[in-house]
Amino acid sequence: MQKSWESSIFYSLIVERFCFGGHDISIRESFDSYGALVWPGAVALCSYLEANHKHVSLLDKAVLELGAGTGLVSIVACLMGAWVTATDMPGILDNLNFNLSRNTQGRCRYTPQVAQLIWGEVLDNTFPSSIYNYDYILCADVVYYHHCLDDLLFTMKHFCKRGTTLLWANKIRFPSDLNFIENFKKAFNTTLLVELPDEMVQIYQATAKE
Ligand SMILES: C[S@@+](CC[C@H](N)C(=O)[O-])C[C@H]1O[C@@H](n2cnc3c(N)ncnc32)[C@H](O)[C@@H]1O
Repeated sequence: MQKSWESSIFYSLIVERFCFGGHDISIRESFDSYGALVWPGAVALCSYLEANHKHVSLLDKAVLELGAGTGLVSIVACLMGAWVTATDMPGILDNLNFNLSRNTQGRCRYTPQVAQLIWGEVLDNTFPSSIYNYDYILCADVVYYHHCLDDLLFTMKHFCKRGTTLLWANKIRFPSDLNFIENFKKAFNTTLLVELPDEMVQIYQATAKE
């Protein structure tokens, strides 16, 4: 019997294409969460890494990405020769894993890892500093309208120890973003690396205060 009408819930999937460092990258996106879309900070950070690959060499470096979303930044870091761990909240990890696998398999020195990391949550148990040390922490558009900014800064401080460089790219959208920047500057030694006034995107480098 033919059904006249059947309700269905579906998320439309889109594929976005990028090229960084001569590598074609395809990213599966969807509209069901913030983490399923590529944000401007990610594109800006990838462009920065591509343009500055001699100055910021990720070859054989241990890299952690916070709030990796679709994984574009982690993929570019991986294609640049880094050993990457891409992290996010549980609901984001399947698509993140999918994008990382499809873009890095057979193209990278190291297989990227995907891990759950909720900012501020039990980091001393899940990522103890005595074991987990990273050369670079990468963050793109992790500051927007949400209530986890204190947890985010706590997490950045947990990982950005002596010898670690944190690169944070963000589109400035809300007054709370400016508060976060002030707290970020108090917490770390910071340098504004890039400012794109038209896009309202900034990229900061941060290192631990002695
Ligand atoms: C605006 S999206 C940016 C995604 C990606 N970095 C980009 O620029 O395309 C913010 C990301 O932060 C993640 N996020 C938000 N709150 C979080 C939290 N409390 N702990 C861990 N990740 C979180 C979201 O799941 C999402 O993937």
